[in-house]
Amino acid sequence: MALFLRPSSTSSAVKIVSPSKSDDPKPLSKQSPSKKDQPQRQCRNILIYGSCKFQDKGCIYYHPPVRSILSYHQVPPQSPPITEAMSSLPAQSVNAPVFVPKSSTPILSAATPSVQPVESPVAASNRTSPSRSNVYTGWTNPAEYDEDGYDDPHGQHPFIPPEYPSSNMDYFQPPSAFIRQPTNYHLYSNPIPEAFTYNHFISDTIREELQKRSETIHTAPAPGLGLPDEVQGYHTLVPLEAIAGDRRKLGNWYSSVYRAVNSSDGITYTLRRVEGYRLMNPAAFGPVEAWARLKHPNIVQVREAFTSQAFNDNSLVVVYDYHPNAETLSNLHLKSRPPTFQNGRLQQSKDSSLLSEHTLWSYIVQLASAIQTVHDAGLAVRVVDPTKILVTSKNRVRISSCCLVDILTYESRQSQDINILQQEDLAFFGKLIFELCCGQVNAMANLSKALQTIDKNYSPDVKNVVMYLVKPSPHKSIRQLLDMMGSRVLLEMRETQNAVDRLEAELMSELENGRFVRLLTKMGFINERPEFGKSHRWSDTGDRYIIKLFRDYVFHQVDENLDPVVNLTHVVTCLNKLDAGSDERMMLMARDEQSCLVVSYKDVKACIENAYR
Ligand SMILES: Nc1ncnc2c1ncn2[C@@H]1O[C@H](COP(=O)(O)OP(=O)(O)OP(=O)(O)O)[C@@H](O)[C@H]1O
Repeated sequence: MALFLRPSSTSSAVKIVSPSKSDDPKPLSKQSPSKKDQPQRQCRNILIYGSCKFQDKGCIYYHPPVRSILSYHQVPPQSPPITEAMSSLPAQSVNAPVFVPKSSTPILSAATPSVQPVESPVAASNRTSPSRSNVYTGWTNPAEYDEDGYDDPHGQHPFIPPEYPSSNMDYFQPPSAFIRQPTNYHLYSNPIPEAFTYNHFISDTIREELQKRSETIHTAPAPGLGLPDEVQGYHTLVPLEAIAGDRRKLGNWYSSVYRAVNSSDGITYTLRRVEGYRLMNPAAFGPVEAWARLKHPNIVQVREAFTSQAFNDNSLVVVYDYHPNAETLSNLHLKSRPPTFQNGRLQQSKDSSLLSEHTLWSYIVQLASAIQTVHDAGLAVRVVDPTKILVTSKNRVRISSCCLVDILTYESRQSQDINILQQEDLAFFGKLIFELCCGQVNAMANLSKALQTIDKNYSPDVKNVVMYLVKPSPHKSIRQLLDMMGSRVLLEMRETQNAVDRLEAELMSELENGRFVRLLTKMGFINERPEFGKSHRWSDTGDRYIIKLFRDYVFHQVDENLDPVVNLTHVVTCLNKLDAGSDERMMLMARDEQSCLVVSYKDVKACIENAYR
């Protein structure tokens, strides 16, 4: 084994070497001291820990002067190669098993050192090909490796493409243009290794959902849309709805929705533009401030509003928070679905597509809570409409487009009583619940049929709520409604808290991953640095050598058939112990199997910290 110098840490690693002939201990009967000699026998604590706590407290064994203690951490930096120094250390004196290579075939498994390798057909076939055989069967033949320690038959770094001659460059320079690749959501979860449980990583569904949102934020705008490059500090405009085709009007105006990035904070927002709007009175922007102050988890946050001629017309633009992949309630629940085959006949799907009562109550409670906050602030929502309510994640609804109608109807609003507008909100809320229960727009056009559907599919509580909302009465209030459905509110609260718990648990598992990535990053920075490739002193000495062997112990073990051990639990356990700096010891084996080191995770942690610094 190549030399290594001591790491500067105060490690308690013990090196165990393969006994050579000259090291062969004399028969115990001759060598073991007689009882009267026992005080001269070297203290094991010195050999294992480098010191003995009981040295001055009556320990009967011999304690050599500090400098002469043979332990790798106490060899001075310029000492001769440790292999020679350690070869004089009798293995039984440290109470550790002598390592004797069991076969001429090298095995990298430190976990199963005593198992005689059984050759698998795969391994046998691998062995016939010299270029394959050295992949997992050890690193005993230096001739098979280049000076950098890489298995590279072409004499190049494995990550340097053939067109880059290795002689011309020290590192591989990545191409300057970065191409964004679509994410494979199941890249590291499918197939799941047997011993691997979900709780090591964030759940697939949440990860996929979040990845999709992130992808959506980064999608580039299609070219040739004729959109302005910049609108009042917002750039990279992307339309959120089809530009061509049928367009519905918002009152007297056409509106369009864009996603855009704010130049000052780099965050993506939603711009709702009302085309052909001429601002007659700047006071029309009065409600913007009140709406921007109002914060509620079920309302899409209003940020600001301005007029702009960037679209080559007079446009009103209101800026909202952006919720990637949001869908409107209308799209999700009220869009007519194509007929499907049922009992051999093409039929319009009906009850199966009805909203479940559980989800319906969740929507009702969330929207009621939002409306209450708006009414308490002395405002009216004015857009309680399925095309303006977004579903931003599972069962999570938010009212969008708030404030817009207030600006557009500024002139007429001056003469309107806010109570009347709030009563209108409640009536529209009732209409929305009717539509959601029946799964169709304008369900109230046929009231008796709509009530029949509710009677048939939902509990009487739903009917009570919906009738309260649609019956004209000047004394209705959202507070009364919330009182009516108190138990449903409590249920929703329970569900919300459960969801928070679930997300916290997911966050915890990601927290673990963050620690692992930090550890692995440090090890990646240290192990096999190309600039030190020609110097064996880098990775074959001191701290770095232990880190290299630890890396093999964690990742490169092979089983008795010489197949790689791909056990994520082993990796996670080792990394956890490493991060915690556990005192537990493990046996690290040199790649040539001629020597082993017994070190604790604490030692390896110190080595990593030292080498990283
Ligand atoms: N704040 C937002 N965050 C993310 N997406 C949004 C936001 N506001 C609107 N959208 C998306 O923009 C699209 C268009 O919104 P819009 O309000 O125009 O809905 P619509 O169903 O097309 O209604 P209308 O027919 O009245 O225009 C919707 O699909 C919605 O998902």
